[in-house]
Amino acid sequence: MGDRTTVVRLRQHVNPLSRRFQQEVAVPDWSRIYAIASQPLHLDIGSARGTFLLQMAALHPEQNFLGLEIRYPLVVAANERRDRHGLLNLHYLWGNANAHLGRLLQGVPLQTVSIQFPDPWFKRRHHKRRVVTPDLVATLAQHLCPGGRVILQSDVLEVAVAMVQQFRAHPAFAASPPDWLPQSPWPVTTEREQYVLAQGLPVYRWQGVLLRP
Ligand SMILES: C[S@@+](CC[C@H](N)C(=O)[O-])C[C@H]1O[C@@H](n2cnc3c(N)ncnc32)[C@H](O)[C@@H]1O
Repeated sequence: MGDRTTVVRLRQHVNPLSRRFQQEVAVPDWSRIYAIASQPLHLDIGSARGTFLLQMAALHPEQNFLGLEIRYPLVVAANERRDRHGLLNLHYLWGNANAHLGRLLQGVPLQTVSIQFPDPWFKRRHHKRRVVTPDLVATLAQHLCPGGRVILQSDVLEVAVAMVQQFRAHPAFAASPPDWLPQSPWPVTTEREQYVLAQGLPVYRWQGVLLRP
């Protein structure tokens, strides 16, 4: 989707465990956010500049899209860009997936979740900063609709395997199909995915389905 993107300077990684990312967030009034708040929701965790959701929202007016992003300046710029495109089924929200998700998802018709190319936090002592944790998986199991899907993508095998293990360890999720997806389930690519594919590097993709809440 070609348009000018606001240049935003910011830190490459932030620590989601730091105290300033634990403060409470206000839950939006979704009926004021989306034109049709009852539409099925796709949540993208770590939406960054939001290009993936911008394109998805334009292609699927019958769904609502929510990007959750911990770096505030990216959220502001993404919503400005959304407004320039006049999309009424798309919103970007500042928040920490590891602190705010349960509260934000109360009563929301959550159908699909994507977690794509999350920060890898390679050092062992930093693994606890990775976004996919047992708590996050349990929160998604609690709030996804039956049959709801989670799509994981990473170019780092170790990170992809660790994410998949967390979802496999939860009895409510089943892998569908059992192995890595041969290709992306989406008609558009994320920004990180474009970079990885341009380098000729592999992408590890997995889909989980919620069997029961
Ligand atoms: C490597 S980027 C990938 C961005 C995008 N998904 C893509 O594929 O191009 C990971 C994003 O997740 C965000 N992030 C990291 N931890 C988060 C958390 N706990 N809650 C929400 N966003 C988070 C980062 O700020 C960053 O924008």
